[in-house]
Amino acid sequence: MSSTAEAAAAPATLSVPSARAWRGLPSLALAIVAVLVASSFAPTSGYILNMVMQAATYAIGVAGLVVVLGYCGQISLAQAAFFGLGAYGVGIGATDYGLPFLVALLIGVGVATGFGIALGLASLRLGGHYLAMVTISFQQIVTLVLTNWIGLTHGPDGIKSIPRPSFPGLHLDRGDHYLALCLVVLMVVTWYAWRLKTSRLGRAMQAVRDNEIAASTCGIDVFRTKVLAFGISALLGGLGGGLFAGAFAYISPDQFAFGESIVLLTMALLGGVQSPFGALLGTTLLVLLPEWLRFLKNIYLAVYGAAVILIMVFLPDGLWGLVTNRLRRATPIEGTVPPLPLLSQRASASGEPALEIAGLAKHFGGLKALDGVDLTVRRGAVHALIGPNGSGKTTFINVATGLYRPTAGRIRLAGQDLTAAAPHERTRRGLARTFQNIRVFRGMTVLENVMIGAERPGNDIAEQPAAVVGRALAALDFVGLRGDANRLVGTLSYGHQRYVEIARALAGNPHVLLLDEPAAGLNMTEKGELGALLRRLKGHGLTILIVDHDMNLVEQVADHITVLNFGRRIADGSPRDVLSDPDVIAAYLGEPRENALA
Ligand SMILES: Nc1ncnc2c1ncn2[C@@H]1O[C@H](COP(=O)(O)OP(=O)(O)OP(=O)(O)O)[C@@H](O)[C@H]1O
Repeated sequence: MSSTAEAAAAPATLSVPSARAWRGLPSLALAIVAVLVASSFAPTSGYILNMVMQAATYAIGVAGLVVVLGYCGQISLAQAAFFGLGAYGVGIGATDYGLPFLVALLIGVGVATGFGIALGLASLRLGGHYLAMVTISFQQIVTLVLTNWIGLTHGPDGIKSIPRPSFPGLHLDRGDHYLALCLVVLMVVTWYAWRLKTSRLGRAMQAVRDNEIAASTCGIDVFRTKVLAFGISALLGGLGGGLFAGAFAYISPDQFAFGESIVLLTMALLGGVQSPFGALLGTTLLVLLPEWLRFLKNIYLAVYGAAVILIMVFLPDGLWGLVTNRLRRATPIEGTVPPLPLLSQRASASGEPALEIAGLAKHFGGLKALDGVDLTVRRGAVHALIGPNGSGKTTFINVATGLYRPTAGRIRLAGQDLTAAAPHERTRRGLARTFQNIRVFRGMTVLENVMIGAERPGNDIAEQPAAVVGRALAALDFVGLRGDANRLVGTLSYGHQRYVEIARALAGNPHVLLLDEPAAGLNMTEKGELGALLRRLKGHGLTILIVDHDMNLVEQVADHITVLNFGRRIADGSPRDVLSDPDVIAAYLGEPRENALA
């Protein structure tokens, strides 16, 4: 493992997520010019034009699914409803009320976004299949309203003669010009969704998708992130639907029914729901495939269905995933980012209280997992919390970090009362943790995992994208994993995934670091390396509370030890005093520790 000083000296040479806001803009501009030129050759009306127009508008809606499902992991079976809300916004606004197309589009998109945010709010209490049920219900309600509120929506007859926008100098009433508009919007949306993935918000979404609990303890407001994902997804759905209404001049409720939501979802999954390019590919294929297969006459639908099923079964990342997984291995390492020094706010071992816990209790029904525990971690100290299995150590960390609500007691960090604070708020104030059972973000690279730690709200560099990369690299360097920065974290060994968790916590420059059984599951060599790592951390003056059963490790690093038994504190003091305490020997050690008595 290399030192922090080395990290600062040697620039990293890695393929890193770029922080530049304008990244990809030149390519976007070129693509827009190419599309404008190509669309001048497109037919002004007819079957082919309609098909391309359908693919373009659908793909905008499918990009929304990439955000909510691909990035944030929230199932939505109501994308056609948002698409319909956008379409009816344009249809009703521009036809019945004579509003300019753009105003009607804004209203449709606004209504769709509003309902998307409302659905996101439902995700506060619901997840998994319950959330899926809510989205299906919403979809059915929208279909019912579109069909039965005849006074507003024209009912099953639908809305006819929807005008297209008119701008001076542009003939958007012509099919080829309107197609160019749709394609330009599609490209901007695709670029946005692609950039979103490597932005701070996009990383937060992916962290929520991969592990909500770990995300919250990295300072991510999980609920807000989900609501944003639903809002963005609905916005894109509404935008696609609004342009669809202008494209075909006629809309009816059956075009936005539940079956269409399944079609949109299939498009996203088939192409690759984790990439807007995949969504584009999937949409294009599913619009074109039925046409290509028409020569099969009666059996074409069966062949189409079988093709979709086969692709989904054998390519879980979709067609785009197949391409990018190959590219990931082939991409040469590029880009240079100077790593930042780690732990910029070196703690002085001043001994003042950093984390103060008073009278902490946690009861699970009749079980008192914690029963009035007092514990003070002092600044700059390594404090060990030990005790037999089931004595309440992990519960203590879960209550301290906000994952469990305490039954009684108070928690203060650097003098501030955090007893009622949410987990992400505690992280914001500088409390970091690792988990007994590793919780890394499996869909992301090692570097991205650690960047999420560096982006902890409240961290000094959280708002500076380049510095976030630098800090993450420094943290990886500290744990000896910089060379693995671009690997998917799930491909690392168990021990190295633990180091990624530690690096993620370190990158946030925490005031207090809670380590829950960091040696669990490590082999002897890895335990030796962990001991060296903890000693180096101690050398930096970082304030640490460590829970572990490995007494050799504890003795190497602890300045102070607290012992729990049946949820109660039975000893607290210097290692020498605690490890020779008869109660501790009886309850936990079994025999006196030689080193402690030496
Ligand atoms: N969510 C929960 N619901 C009910 N009981 C729980 C819950 N979490 C922990 N417990 C119980 O609380 C007690 C303390 O568990 P805890 O995991 O905190 O112990 P521990 O000291 O960390 O044990 P170990 O060293 O084995 O990890 C145990 O009896 C456990 O079964």
